Amino acid sequence: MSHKIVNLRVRDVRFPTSLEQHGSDAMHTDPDYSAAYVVLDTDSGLKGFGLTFTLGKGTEIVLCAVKALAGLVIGKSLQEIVSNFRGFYRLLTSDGQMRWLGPEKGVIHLATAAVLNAVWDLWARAEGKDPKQIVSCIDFRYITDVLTEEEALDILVKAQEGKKQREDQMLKEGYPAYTTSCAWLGYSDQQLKQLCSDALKSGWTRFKVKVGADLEDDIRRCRLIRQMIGPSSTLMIDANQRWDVAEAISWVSRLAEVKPLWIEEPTSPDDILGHAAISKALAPLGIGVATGEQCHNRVMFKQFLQASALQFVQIDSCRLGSVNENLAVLLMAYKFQVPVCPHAGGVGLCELVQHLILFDYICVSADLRNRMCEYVDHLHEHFTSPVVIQDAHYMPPKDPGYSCEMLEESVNRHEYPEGDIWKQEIKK
Ligand SMILES: C[C@H](O)[C@@H](O)[C@@H](O)[C@H](O)C(=O)O
Ligand SMILES: [Mg+2]
Repeated sequence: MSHKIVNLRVRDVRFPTSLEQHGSDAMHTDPDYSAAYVVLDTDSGLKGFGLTFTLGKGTEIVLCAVKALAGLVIGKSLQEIVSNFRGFYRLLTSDGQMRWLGPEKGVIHLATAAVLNAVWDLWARAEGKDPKQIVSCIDFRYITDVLTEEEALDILVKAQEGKKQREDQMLKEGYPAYTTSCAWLGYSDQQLKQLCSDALKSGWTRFKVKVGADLEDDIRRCRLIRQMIGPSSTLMIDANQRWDVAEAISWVSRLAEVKPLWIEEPTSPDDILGHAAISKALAPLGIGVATGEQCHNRVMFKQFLQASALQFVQIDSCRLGSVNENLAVLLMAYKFQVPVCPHAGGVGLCELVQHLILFDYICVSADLRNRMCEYVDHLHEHFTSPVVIQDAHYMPPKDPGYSCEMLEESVNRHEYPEGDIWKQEIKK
């Protein structure tokens, strides 16, 4: 069956998470976790669901960008798309006029992610894939100096060995996760302690703390958490781009006593050489640099890897151009032997990225050392196939698709501005 795409709908769905400071960090003090939510209708009745993540205001701009791309999608059949997925990716990212809006970055790339996530969802519901098909989805333009199509295929073919055992292992044990839910910047010490003790009881051993607004506060909060989780648990810190390069080095050096595994987004996400300098300065303290949630495309990741500017690759399911571009980054990270620890949380990011990290383990890296996937405990109840966490591990999703579908009732209630939730908020 060809599954011709006959319609594309996009909706502005926002959750008022800022009311309780969920998701707050040193730069984004009042996020309302939101999504530009895409539904593809086909003539066979099969639907594809996709999204990209935003923080509230401006989601309407992403909607406009999705609508601008819609003409390139409507009328195509799924078969036509996946038989030349690389070509289709390029059609979306390299339109002779719209390319000017990026290229492959910013709002237009978020829109590309939302649309392509929906296409992958549709494809995943329809059938399985082999290494050749996987490679044929990747646009190697701009990265052949570090990874060619032949090398990529070679990596995937080699990783076929042991694939079945790894699949069984994942079905049994799940993929290791860490939690960011305990220590958003806007939470009080009291709340932080309570959440941390609850998390320990549920089996969490890896924790991320927001830092970067006030050094003395950071020292106090990080000591508090380290004391609660003990010396053998893992602690990560995240500054969300707050510092200049020298400031990052001195600030993080002051936090070295709590033994963080990584400092995440210490400075501007575009400053590759700055990250390299920070990596070099912090290496003797045993602290790595992690970044990626705002790394806008494969070209940036390539340079971060070439410059040894990061020690943990944080892919993002909605920032890069969907699975297509994430595959390129997973394979480059493998080539440079840098572990991938995806960014998740937001709304729907855990649902999506679990597929990518399971693919990384089963089909690419075959390695769990220094690897874990972020988890945040919000908004899963709005999805038709929410993530399943057991003993601090992601259990592999069993329903077909890319797990992007939201409950119709949730979308209706949270659609901005006419959903019930926002009508009430606006009246206040
Ligand atoms: C605004 C958001 O909640 C961010 O703070 C969040 O994505 C964060 O950087 C993370 O790593 O989870
Ligand atoms: Mg972060």
